[in-house]
Amino acid sequence: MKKAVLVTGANSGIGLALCERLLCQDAEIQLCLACRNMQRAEAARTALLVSHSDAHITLLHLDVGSVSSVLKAAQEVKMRYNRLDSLYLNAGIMPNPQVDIKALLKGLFSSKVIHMFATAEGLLTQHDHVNSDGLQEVFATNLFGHFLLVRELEPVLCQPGHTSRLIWTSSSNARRTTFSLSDIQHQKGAEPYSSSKYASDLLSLALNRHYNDQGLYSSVVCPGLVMTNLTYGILPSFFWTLIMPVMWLIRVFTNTFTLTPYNGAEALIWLFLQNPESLDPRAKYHSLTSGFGNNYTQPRKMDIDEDMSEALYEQLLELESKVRKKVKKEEEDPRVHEQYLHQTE
Ligand SMILES: NC(=O)C1=CN([C@@H]2O[C@H](COP(=O)(O)OP(=O)(O)OC[C@H]3O[C@@H](n4cnc5c(N)ncnc54)[C@H](OP(=O)(O)O)[C@@H]3O)[C@@H](O)[C@H]2O)C=CC1
Ligand SMILES: CC(C)=CCC[C@@H](C)[C@H]1CC[C@H]2C3=C(CC[C@]12C)[C@@]1(C)CCC(=O)C[C@@H]1CC3
Repeated sequence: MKKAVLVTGANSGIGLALCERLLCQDAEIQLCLACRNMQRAEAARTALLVSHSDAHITLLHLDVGSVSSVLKAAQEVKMRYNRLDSLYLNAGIMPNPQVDIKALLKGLFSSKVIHMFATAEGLLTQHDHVNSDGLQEVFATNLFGHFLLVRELEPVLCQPGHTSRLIWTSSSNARRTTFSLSDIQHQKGAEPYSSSKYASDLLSLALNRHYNDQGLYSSVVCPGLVMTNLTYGILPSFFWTLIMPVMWLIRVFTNTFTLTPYNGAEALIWLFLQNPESLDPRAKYHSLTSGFGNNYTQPRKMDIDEDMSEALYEQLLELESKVRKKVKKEEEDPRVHEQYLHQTE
């Protein structure tokens, strides 16, 4: 039976490299690229077909930051597939990032320098905003849209007698102190990216608790620091090229500077090859690259607890029920959405 695999954010960076590597691993898979921009999705499909001309690759329009788009895309997936074997929750954003140069210089001369390069702790802030659904954009894209997608795809992910897997692209930047159960969307702070990634770590644990008995298993991955559109949004590409020798040197000490999307996809591919039942729900699987350029995957315990993950899960269910009610009202009377937008302005 051919495996069906769906990847969100598949048109560039780690998502695209993952698709390439999945096809090298199993040329028979039915691969679905779920992207918000169909031109970029088509370009990615064309690029993949150059090296895998017989591959079965379809496109799906999905803006994971929009509730209506997620619901529509999920309907389409349920029409196309009886079963999904793997769902990669990879799409992610880091809008308007700011590097704290002072903290970077100070960190360079401290004993925590390696930790700083591996996690970016204390170095990065972002400016987030409210989207057209009235949700914080980073939360909506990196976490909530994916949660809603999983919930909607339950019938194709939870098939009797089969196991399916969810694989979240999390980050080493995920930090407990940036996340709060009283502000899960991170409306108040300046580190929405870290908060959303920490929330995905918590959510993965909760999903395992609620869905393992239905054959659905969830894991989280950290791809390391990878040169992609996301990192080119932090510093310009010419700067990264300029400091590449320094980064190769840093890689010798941390192994977390995977640097290329191919290397960053290592743990995502490794998980694809494992029996999901054998995986540790409390581990984050890290893509690592040694100083000699060898790739490997290493599980590391996450700083998460059951109570917090359950509390987040309950809040997400509540929010899901609210947005579903709103969508239903809007379907009945489109003016509700306009009124709603005026209220959130
Ligand atoms: N690069 C790094 O160092 C690290 C990255 N990560 C994570 O890896 C994942 C992939 O990012 P990366 O490859 O680096 O960066 P890219 O920007 O190259 O890839 C992000 C992908 O997500 C897509 N995307 C963004 N917003 C949406 C949306 N609303 N709906 C659908 N698709 C969307 C982008 O589409 P589009 O082209 O249309 O923008 C793009 O395909 C992210 O979750 C990121 O947080 C984690 C740790 C480190
Ligand atoms: C000399 C040198 C390498 C300078 C770059 C300093 C910083 C811009 C980087 C140091 C650690 C990096 C990092 C990320 C972004 C760029 C840095 C802050 C991420 C936050 C990118 C997205 C992630 O999910 C995790 C990364 C951790 C490390």
